[in-house]
Amino acid sequence: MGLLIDGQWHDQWYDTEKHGGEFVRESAKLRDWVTADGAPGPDGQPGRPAEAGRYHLYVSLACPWAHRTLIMRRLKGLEGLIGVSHTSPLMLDQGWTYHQDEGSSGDPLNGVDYHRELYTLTDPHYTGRVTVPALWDRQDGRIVNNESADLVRIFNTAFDGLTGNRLDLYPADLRETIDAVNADVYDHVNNGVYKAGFATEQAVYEKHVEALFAALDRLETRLAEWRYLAGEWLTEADIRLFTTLVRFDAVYHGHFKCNLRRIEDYPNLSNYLRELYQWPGVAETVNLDHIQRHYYMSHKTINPNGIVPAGPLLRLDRPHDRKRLPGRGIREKG
Ligand SMILES: N[C@@H](CCC(=O)N[C@@H](CS)C(=O)NCC(=O)O)C(=O)O
Repeated sequence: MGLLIDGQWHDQWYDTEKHGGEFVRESAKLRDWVTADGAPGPDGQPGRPAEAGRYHLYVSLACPWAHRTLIMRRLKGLEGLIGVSHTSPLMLDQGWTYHQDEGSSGDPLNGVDYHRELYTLTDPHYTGRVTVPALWDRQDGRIVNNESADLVRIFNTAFDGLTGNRLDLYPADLRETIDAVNADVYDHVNNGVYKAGFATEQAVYEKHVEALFAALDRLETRLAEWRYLAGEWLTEADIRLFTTLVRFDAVYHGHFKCNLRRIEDYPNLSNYLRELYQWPGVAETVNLDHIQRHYYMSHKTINPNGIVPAGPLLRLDRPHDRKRLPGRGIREKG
């Protein structure tokens, strides 16, 4: 894996030494927005208009951040409007690739072999990490946005006029709650597993594992009372937690050494995970083969021989008990 510096590829692992053994995630850099009419985004970001067939989503099926956008695309009925290409699960010295012999869909749109080419097509002098997901604008021939949190919000709204889909995963009156849960979940769970797994100092690893399990314990308590993270309505907060939970026992527990408990050991979290997995359309976005092969085969510093474990057997289609709590599904816009 590596990064681009002034448009040139450098094969480099994360530099934890410079941060005392800590993995520090770089912020996404391409943050333009898509809106119904091309007006600016919610914080004044430059906007582009929503049009059928204009945008294309580049993802890895292994990546929890990209997975958020795939679920939103499905729930919001965007499949006919926004195409998808997925990388090979392996992210090695050349970064993400579109090698079909390794399990990628290939890239019929731009015909690139390497994901980094989409970044240098966007900016020949691009400097930064080359990440998925990335939303591509076919008209301007560039990446519009490479931040999954933004793409979740864009998909929630921008294309409603074209699809007629009124589902609202970020309802105005729940935003304060959603933002607060998201902040905790991002820091300690979504990114927390990486901070533990990529730590190169014992004390740093221990600090992040403890913070991760303290957060999971808090979530377990919350989900004893509430069907979903923001209460009776399923929101983006649930999608954002789900993509980490569904990888947890299969990958983070072993590969990232997040092994104080499994999700399976938490009654509420495990039932909640199964409810979300069984939500119409969601299971089809989960590819545990890509997930396990990606982590165990790509991170040679952690697992040098690239052996992929045989288990665990997750059986996410087992019944769940969440119907005991009041739930109203996904809100419709008024
Ligand atoms: N902030 C980004 C993070 C995306 C991200 O880190 N994706 C990982 C895959 S799970 C990646 O592409 N990493 C490549 C790298 O860091 O070089 C988002 O949420 O969209």
